[in-house]
Amino acid sequence: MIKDPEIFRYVDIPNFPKSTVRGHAGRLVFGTLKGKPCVCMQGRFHLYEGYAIQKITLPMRVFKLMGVQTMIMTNAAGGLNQDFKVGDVMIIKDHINMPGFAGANPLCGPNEDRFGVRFPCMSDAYDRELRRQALAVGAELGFSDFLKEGVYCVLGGPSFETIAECRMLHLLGADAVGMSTVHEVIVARHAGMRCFALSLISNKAVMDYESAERANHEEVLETGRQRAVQLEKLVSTLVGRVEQYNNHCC
Ligand SMILES: O=P(O)(O)O[C@H]1O[C@H](CO)[C@@H](O)[C@H]1O
Ligand SMILES: Nc1nc2[nH]cnc2c(=O)[nH]1
Repeated sequence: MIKDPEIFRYVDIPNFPKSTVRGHAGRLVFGTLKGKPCVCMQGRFHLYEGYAIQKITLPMRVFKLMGVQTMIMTNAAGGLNQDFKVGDVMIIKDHINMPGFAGANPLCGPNEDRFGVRFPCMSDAYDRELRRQALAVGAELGFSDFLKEGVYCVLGGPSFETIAECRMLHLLGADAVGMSTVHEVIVARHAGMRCFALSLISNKAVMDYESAERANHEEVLETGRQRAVQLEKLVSTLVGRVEQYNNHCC
């Protein structure tokens, strides 16, 4: 997907966290995509790996200092919306930062004024124009049947949710639940980077006490493999259309 790649292993980058999750390769890949200079993370960091929340989001600030303007994120998530099917791709239009309700926000601590303001706005976290373009690209590629929009809720993990928790999150307005992305978005938006994010619905959240289904990481990885080609096509076509962007968060 990336042309002329130059690859750096996280373990070789001073102070960079290390990937510990199966399926997360732990490499930064620099190169071009559709002629645009890009850096890709092959593997991200999560609260459940035991990292401080500021460490999880350190790459966002590194990218900002490198001149990155637009962040495109993907994740795997459990589907809470009863209209979603396994394999659907949800464009994230908003998030619920559940750990944030208990004070776990990556911007806690002294504000880094060189990146952004003390109290950044989050009502525009997921760029409206990129979402519109992604829906248009999805329609052109014939992906409309499985392309959805919705609200992503982050939890700390690593245990998957109980049935009661899934029911509660659904009632609160979440369409999908996962363990990533939101902290990165908060730090990227604080620094004025434009954000776009996709959730691959890798499993259905279990909402029924009679159900025999069980969330598991193997299903998550397998759904990822099955949709990989289409996700690559969607993201690369979108990147080809992204315009230069120089917003600074208010
Ligand atoms: O959000 P990503 O890292 O895509 O992966 C999701 O899938 C893993 C659980 O199977 C968790 O890491 C969860 O956050
Ligand atoms: N929390 C959570 N994260 C996931 N990542 C992939 N599927 C799920 C899920 O069902 N719940």
